[in-house]
Amino acid sequence: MQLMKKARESASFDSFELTGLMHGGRREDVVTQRRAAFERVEKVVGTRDISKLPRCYANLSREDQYEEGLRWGKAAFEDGIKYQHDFFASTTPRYALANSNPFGMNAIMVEPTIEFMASDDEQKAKWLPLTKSGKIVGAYVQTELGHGTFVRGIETSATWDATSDEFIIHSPTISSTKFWPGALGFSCTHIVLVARLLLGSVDHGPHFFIVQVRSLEEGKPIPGIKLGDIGMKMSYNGTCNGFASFDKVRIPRTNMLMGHAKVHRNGNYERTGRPELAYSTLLLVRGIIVRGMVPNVATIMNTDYPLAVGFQLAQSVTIATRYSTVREQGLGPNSLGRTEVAIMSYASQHFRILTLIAKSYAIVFASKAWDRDYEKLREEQDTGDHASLPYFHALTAGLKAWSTQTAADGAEDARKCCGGQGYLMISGLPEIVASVTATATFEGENYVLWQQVGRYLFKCLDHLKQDKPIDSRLAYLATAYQESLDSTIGEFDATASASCSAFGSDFLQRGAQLSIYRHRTTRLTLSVYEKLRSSTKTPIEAWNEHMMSIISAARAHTEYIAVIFFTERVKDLPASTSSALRAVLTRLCSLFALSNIINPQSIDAISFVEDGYFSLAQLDTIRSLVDDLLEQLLPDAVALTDAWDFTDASLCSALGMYDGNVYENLMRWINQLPINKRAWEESEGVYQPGWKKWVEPLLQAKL
Ligand SMILES: Cc1cc2nc3c(=O)[nH]c(=O)nc-3n(C[C@H](O)[C@H](O)[C@H](O)COP(=O)(O)OP(=O)(O)OC[C@H]3O[C@@H](n4cnc5c(N)ncnc54)[C@H](O)[C@@H]3O)c2cc1C
Repeated sequence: MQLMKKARESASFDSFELTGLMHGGRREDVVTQRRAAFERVEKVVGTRDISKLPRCYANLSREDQYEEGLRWGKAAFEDGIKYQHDFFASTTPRYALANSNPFGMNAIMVEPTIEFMASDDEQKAKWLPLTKSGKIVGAYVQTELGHGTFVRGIETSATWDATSDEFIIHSPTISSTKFWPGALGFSCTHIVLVARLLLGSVDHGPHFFIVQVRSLEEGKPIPGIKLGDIGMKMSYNGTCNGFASFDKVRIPRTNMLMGHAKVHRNGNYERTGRPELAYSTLLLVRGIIVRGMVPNVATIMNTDYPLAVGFQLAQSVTIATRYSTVREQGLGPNSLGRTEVAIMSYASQHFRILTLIAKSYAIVFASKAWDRDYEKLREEQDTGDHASLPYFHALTAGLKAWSTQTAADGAEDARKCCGGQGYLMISGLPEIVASVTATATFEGENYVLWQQVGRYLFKCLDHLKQDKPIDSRLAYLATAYQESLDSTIGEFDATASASCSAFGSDFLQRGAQLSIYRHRTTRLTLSVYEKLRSSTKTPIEAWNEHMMSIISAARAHTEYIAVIFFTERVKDLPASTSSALRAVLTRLCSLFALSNIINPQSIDAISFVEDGYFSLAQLDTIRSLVDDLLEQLLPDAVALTDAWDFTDASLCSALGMYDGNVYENLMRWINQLPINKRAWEESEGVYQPGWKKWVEPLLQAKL
């Protein structure tokens, strides 16, 4: 505890100032309101007293875990309604995404879908008050056993019956069984169903329908619908991800969400609005994953919320930072050979933890820029201008893939930073790692999303070739394209080489950092574009052949955007920001930009160097600047994680509590484990079922 106290005292800035910047924007009361909401909910669910072993670590069966999820979910949902806040609308009180909570689907998926896909105020007025007040519990039901990524392949059908003016919902095959949706197993009463619309002999493909699946009184499935749980998962066991099959179930025609396509009483099909708008839900939900909060104008304008996967990475690195500050191991540097040192003193630990802290902040700041751009998009769309949609779609796809992969890899490394203790469930880390990993899969599998980013970049290049304008935010690509044009043949030369012009402390400048990332993305994008263009294969074959290069280019573009967003944020901090906090964030931003280049764990770091852009001397300079930044940031490590303002209950970790009293906290929980209590209290330290049935017979057998 003394070590933790010392580490806090060494900070060069006030961590609460940073808390305000992240959670409250210019309104400190948001921080206070959040704290009060966490306190209330933690008291209701009984985790506020952290001396007690949290129930989730006490031998929970599948059924117990689900009930635990219901208990948490209800407390959080009710608190939001009673105290008029949305702190738990898209993340749980433990900072997992809200789809891990059985009551979380309403806000995170169902309401945005109705908002964007319902035809008119009548449909919205019917369903939204019911979901918002918890009168119905929703699920978003798209994925089937046979089809996830390829939504157009789904088989569940909605056939219009002219006589009764109803749709008949049917699952024709086993592979058409709906499979995975959160809350579907035993919690939801109504679902937003994605099914093929069949009108006579015409198949109009996937459309959205609202279907009641259980009675509101007794909870029994509606006749013709089979519902169940899909079993234990790596995480998400507090909710009932489920399956559903339909045997000719009838719903009124008006339960189709008709915002973008209508089926009239006479069976006529009419497309209304722009089909691209159907993407809005998808964009929104992907954005929530990145930013962790359901956006509405008020929250975007007044508060700055960090994001879901950024939160989860930050939680894991908070635990790892606190543990590394107090865990002493070995006679390392500065020990003078007498006393053991905190593991944070080891350069590898120091590097891993500080670079993870930098990444968690990079995700937060990227989310804030996403908010700004999303708001702009909505304003434009309100005036009928949809020109930015392709840019925004690519931005969201890229940020979703980048942030979820960064958070999942980072959380796992933070877990490893805690050695064996990090492998304990009661460290809190395995649950965070397992739950953040899921985000790479849903709402667009990451490798599929990278391709969507690539496709957008190549479309921009097609436009440039045809002298058509592209989105102004992609001006860098236009410039690179122009610069790479070979004047003799009028074509671009993707092989043209360039070298980095920065030296020494230049690398700490925003301009130099941006030009490194810009060079990498343009080189990769232009070169794979050229390969696709000149291929003699069919477009689909060529795409598959060069897929890994396409993904490299897309990731490089997104990392460039992330550096732009982080550096922009630091440059444009509110005028009231103290110079101490400015200095820390500037260092953190440089650490993020530079360490990605030389981090042995960076994905695709080879693409920074493979064209000889850097000399060895420049790479050495970058390494030594990173070392300097690490040294300068070390005293601030604990304060940078304190600034997230996580409660001990939300971390749910015996290793990561605020007080740093790790060994006592750990043993206090271990002493309460049911297996230990049973042995100690019932049979003097013998766990009888194990001993009698297995150990004793083994000892007595003559093998
Ligand atoms: C925790 C969790 C919660 C979920 N909640 C919901 C929910 O509420 N509602 C719902 O409807 N669904 C939900 N899902 C399902 C989720 O949306 C799907 O798992 C996701 O869309 C991926 O589809 P899939 O599982 O069929 O994987 P697949 O599409 O089979 O992908 C498997 C592999 O194939 C690769 N692949 C597939 N297509 C391509 C391609 N074109 N190019 C290159 N590679 C490709 C992928 O990269 C991946 O590596 C949830 C899933 C999880 C894990």
